[in-house]
Amino acid sequence: MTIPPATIRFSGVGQVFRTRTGTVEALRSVDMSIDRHEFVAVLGPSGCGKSTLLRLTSGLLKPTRGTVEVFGLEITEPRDDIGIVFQRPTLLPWASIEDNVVFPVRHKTGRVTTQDRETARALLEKVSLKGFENRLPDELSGGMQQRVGIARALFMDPDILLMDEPFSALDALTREEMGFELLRIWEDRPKTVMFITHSIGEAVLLADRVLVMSERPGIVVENLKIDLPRPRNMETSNHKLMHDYVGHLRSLLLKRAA
Ligand SMILES: Nc1ncnc2c1ncn2[C@@H]1O[C@H](COP(=O)(O)OP(=O)(O)OP(=O)(O)O)[C@@H](O)[C@H]1O
Repeated sequence: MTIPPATIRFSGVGQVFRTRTGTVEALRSVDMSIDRHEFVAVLGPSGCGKSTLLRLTSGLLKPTRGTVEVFGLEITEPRDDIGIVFQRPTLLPWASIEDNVVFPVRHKTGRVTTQDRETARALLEKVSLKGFENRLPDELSGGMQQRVGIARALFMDPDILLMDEPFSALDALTREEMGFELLRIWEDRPKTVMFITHSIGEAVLLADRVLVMSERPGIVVENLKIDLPRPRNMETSNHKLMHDYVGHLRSLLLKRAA
């Protein structure tokens, strides 16, 4: 039996940024892989290189050292089959919410079909924005705009979904609901997910595996498989293992911060 290649693979990846005053070593030597359709959450202190990890995977950034492979090929430029949700949604301010969601297809093919518009409306409904299709981004709250960004990232039904603290602008309840909605979408249309978060509970609740990064320069210091049953829901928060995982990760992060 041949083993299928990992969807995402980092081998000895280092990233050094040049700044006006010198250099910043964001990542030291990252070795990690994410399997096809696996949901991996990444935790780590602020500034440890989590967003850098995501930008390297997206092909928006080239590593200073080592290689980043996607589907077995070194990534050198952005790909259509990767959807990205950034910390801030960066919507087109003059375009309606629906036009923002269909933007990827307009950008790619220059035209938008009736089917595309239906897909966009269904996605907007999934992220609880039904009725806001014709509004402008400025008319929506920050959290609502972030949900538009999520719908836009899902629009092309990408194989890989990269999410950089996608729910940080949402209130606690919406955040939890969006997490479960994301899991439903992921279970319905499986995808390989790299999910960056500062919330230990969110990482454990959503992911198959949690990677913990050290303080800068970042390396992976923990690789924790989460054996909570799926589908996950509100009940999962009360699962005994949930407390064990959260406790373990919390003490790891606290110990490293001390
Ligand atoms: N383009 C850049 N030029 C210079 N330095 C950069 C650049 N991008 C990131 N850095 C630096 O690299 C380090 C890692 O940044 P990164 O955004 O990856 O961290 P992070 O873990 O995502 O942080 P946070 O959790 O606060 O969002 C930081 O010190 C940051 O200042």
